[in-house]
Amino acid sequence: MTTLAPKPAGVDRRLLHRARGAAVFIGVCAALGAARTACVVAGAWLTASLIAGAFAGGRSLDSLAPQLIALAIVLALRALLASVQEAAAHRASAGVKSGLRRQALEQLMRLPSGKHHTGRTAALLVRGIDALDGYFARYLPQLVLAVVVPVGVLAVMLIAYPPAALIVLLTLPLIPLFGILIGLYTRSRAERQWEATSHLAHHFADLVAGLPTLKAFGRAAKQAGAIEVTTGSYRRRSMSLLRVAFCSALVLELAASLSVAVVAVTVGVDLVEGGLTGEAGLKTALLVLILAPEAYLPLRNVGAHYHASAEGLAAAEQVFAILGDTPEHAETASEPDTTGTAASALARWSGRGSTPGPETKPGSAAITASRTMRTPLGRAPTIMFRRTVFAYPGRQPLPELSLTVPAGQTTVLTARSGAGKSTLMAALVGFRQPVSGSIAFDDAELTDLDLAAVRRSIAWLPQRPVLIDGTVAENVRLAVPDGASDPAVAKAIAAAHAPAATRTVAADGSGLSAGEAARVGLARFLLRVDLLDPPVLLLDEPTAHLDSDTEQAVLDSFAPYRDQRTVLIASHRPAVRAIADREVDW
Ligand SMILES: Nc1ncnc2c1ncn2[C@@H]1O[C@H](COP(=O)(O)OP(=O)(O)OP(=O)(O)O)[C@@H](O)[C@H]1O
Repeated sequence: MTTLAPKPAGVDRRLLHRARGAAVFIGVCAALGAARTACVVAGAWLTASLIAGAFAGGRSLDSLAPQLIALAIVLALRALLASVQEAAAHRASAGVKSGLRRQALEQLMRLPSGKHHTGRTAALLVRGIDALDGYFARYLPQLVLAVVVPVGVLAVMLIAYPPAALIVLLTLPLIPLFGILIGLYTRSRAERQWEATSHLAHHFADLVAGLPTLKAFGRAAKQAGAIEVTTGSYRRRSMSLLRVAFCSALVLELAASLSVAVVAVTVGVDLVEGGLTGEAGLKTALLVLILAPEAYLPLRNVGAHYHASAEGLAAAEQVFAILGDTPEHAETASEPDTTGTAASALARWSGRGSTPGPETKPGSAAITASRTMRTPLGRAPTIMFRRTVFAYPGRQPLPELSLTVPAGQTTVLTARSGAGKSTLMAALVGFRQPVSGSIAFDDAELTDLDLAAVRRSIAWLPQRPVLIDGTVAENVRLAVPDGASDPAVAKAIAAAHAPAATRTVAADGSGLSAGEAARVGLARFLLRVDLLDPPVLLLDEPTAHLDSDTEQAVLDSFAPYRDQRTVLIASHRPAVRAIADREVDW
């Protein structure tokens, strides 16, 4: 877990840099802040003249009517500006949050699977990024107001009554000073709070995933105790953070109130001693008394909103950690991802078995996306593993392997179970990296290639294709990020002998037999191959759950797709071995 804490105050440049539109938003806040300051001053001046005119000047209500109307307009304008600022803040916040989510998701798609905990990452991208609302919608606008309002108010006070301006000038820094001290104190607490949140999310995700197993072994009820401990720790940390937030508000409130009291005493003494006399004197005294709290208010609010933003900033640090993560040679990417959105990336990789291809096959009208990305792989490249060694944490490394998969041929891997066949395939799409040795497509090392483009050039049918809640057709359609036509989906389903397009499927595979689920994965794979024409096909146990008749039918359907492509299949099945140009064992 990253141990970065949010800064005690200020503008996070990386957030602004990542968030297009945030700079415009700060500009809008500054303009609105200036307008609000003008309203504050005008409101105070009108209120002071109304009261002084009525009490010291003895004016009638009729003669004060224009000022009363002006005050009502100023107050309405002030409320309007506040709501415009609120709306702008929420709009900017929504834009920033969706931008960060998209960038983080796109980055996660590039990283090897399993690098980040699912539960923690889900909490980070949903709840964590949502917490940035406190920063963008509350803290940042207040920060701008905290600069603009005191300057404007002080300038007016300096003209109206310099002694009060001097007192405010001297006491004003106390508020940020206390704020910073409290911020330093809460810094680690905010981080611990976020840690507790993500731990809780991780725990729940783990528990829900393992619930069927726990129930099968009669251990589900025992988990209540563990949940109680985790939620108890979360509750304690939340309460502790809230306590600090309340105490800090109290301290800031106290400092501001004492400062205003000093101003009030000074003005009062001057009124009594005759320094301020008549209607003009009362007006000045009232103006100063009304304005003084306004100078402190935005600074106090900054302190209060800092706590609301701290959790979001702690989460943002972790998002930056993900964005700063170096995916396997992703930094070598030289071309933009033409599929663009995280949604399409998700769709692409949730159907992992079917990596997009480089370009549209001529006549494939079903494809709607523009695929301008050239493939870095030649047509049907030769694949070479050169003295590669793979290792999983806490396990003995797999034996060193040198292997050539000839171009345009079908190679069947028949090595024993656990020898590393699936690992080899995952490595070709960058989900695993060798600890030593190298992988090459023709003359190009995988580490020198644009990984996103490599993935587009490979179609991969994994051993256990990922399913989503929905119909068979929806599951198959995931193969193509921007959608495929109904006839294209129907053709792939028929070729894979998959269940009817309208059958419903659950993400855990329930609703389908293991063989049916495997054929849905195969249909997805074939759709991708059919529409996107990738030169490399990887199939991991494609017929594992099929009876021999269905297996033969599927292999017959697959035969035309093997032509002119480099095909790598992991299987021990005789029918699959029968289609091999070459078998490899180790
Ligand atoms: N995520 C993982 N964490 C730890 N060890 C793993 C992980 N994935 C695979 N392994 C181990 O790596 C070795 C190779 O696994 P892999 O799945 O690549 O073998 P395989 O040849 O495809 O096996 P099978 O034919 O049974 O599918 C095995 O010993 C396996 O237990």
